[in-house]
Amino acid sequence: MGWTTKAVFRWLRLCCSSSNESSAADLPARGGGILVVGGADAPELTVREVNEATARFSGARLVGEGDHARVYRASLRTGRAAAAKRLRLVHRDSDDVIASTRRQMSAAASRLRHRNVARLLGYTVAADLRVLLYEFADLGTLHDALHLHGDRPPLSWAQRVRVALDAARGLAYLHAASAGAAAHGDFRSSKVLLFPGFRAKVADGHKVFRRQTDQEELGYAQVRRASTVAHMPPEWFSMVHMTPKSDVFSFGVVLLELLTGAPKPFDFDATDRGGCGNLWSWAAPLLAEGRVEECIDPKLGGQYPRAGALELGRIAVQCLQEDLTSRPSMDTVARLINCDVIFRDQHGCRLL
Ligand SMILES: Nc1ncnc2c1ncn2[C@@H]1O[C@H](COP(=O)(O)OP(=O)(O)OP(=O)(O)O)[C@@H](O)[C@H]1O
Repeated sequence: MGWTTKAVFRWLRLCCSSSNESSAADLPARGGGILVVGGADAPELTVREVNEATARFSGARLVGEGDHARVYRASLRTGRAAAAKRLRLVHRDSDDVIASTRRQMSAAASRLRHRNVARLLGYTVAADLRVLLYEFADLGTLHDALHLHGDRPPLSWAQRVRVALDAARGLAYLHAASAGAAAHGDFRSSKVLLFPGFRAKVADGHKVFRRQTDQEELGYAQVRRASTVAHMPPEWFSMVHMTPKSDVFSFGVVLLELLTGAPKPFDFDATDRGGCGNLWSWAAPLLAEGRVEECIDPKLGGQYPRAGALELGRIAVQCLQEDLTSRPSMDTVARLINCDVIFRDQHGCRLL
C-alpha cells in the first residue's frame, strides 16, 4: 500500500473518530534538546493583566480561531499590539504541568529570537487558562492572503518568493535552535504570518520547546482537525517520529500552494486543471517535467518568471520526496530559494 493510500485511510480515520476516540498514537513524538540561544525574559502576565489587555477576551477583539485556540487582539501596557492566543484546555492542569509549561514558555519567549519567527511577547499560565502573546501580524496569514484575499490584489511573484524565503529561514532557525532535535510539526500556510512589506514569520515557534506529557499529547490529539493532515509528510501517517525533515515536506506543500494557488492541498481536485489526485501527486510530476505553465496559479496572470517558477518547483519537488533522508535540510532549502533566477521578474529585472 503506497503512502498516499495510507494517508487517505488515516485521514478518514481522523475524520470519523470522535474526540474521545483519538489517542496519543495519532501524534508524532516530539523531541527536546533545546540549545540556549540567549536573550532577555519576556514577561509572564497575571490573569488580571491578560484580561485587561484583551478586554476580558471580548468578542470584539477576536481576530481568528483555530482548532487549538482563539486569537484576540491585545494591547500591552507598552502600547504594543499583540495577538493573544488563548488555548483551548481540555482539562484543568496539575501543578506539575503548570510548572513545566511555565518553564517552556519562559524559555521560548527569551530564547527564540529571529526575524522570521513570530516573537512570543508574553504568556499567562494558570490551571484553567493558557495564553500566548505573540507579535501581531497586521497582514494576517499566508493562507488567507493566497486564498481569501477578497478585493485585495492577489499576491505577486515578488511577494510570494519573499514569503517563501522568509518562512524557509524561520524554519531553518527553529531547527538550528533545537540543535536539529525538534520539528515545528504543524507547518502550513496558516502558520506563516505576514507583516508590513510582506515580510513573513513562522507562527508557533514555541512548539519546539514543548515536551508533552502523555496527557498533553492526548489533549492535542483530541482537537487535531483532518485539514491539518494535508501538510503532513508520509512518515506522519506511518506513526514515525517527526523530525526537521518532516517540516521540510510540509514546507514543500506550502511552496506548491504559492506556485499553484491551490487552496486545499489534500482535497484539491486537479480535474478542474486537467489532472487528477491531490495537489502534490498532480503538481510534482508536472514540475519535475518542467511543465510549469500547466500548474502555475492563474491569479498571477502570467506575471512570473518561467525560469524562476521552474526553479521553485524543482525545490518543492526535492522537499516532497517520500524518503525523508533524501530531502534537503531547511537551511539548504533557504539557500536554494535565495538565488538570482527566482528573485528576478519575467523581464529579467532583479526583485527587491
Ligand atoms: N500573531 C498573530 N497575529 C495576527 N493574527 C493571528 C496571529 N496568530 C494567529 N492569528 C489568527 O488567528 C487564527 C487562528 O490561529 P491558529 O491557526 O494559529 O490557531 P490554532 O488553534 O493554534 O491553529 P490550529 O489548531 O488550527 O493549528 C489564524 O488563522 C490567524 O487568522
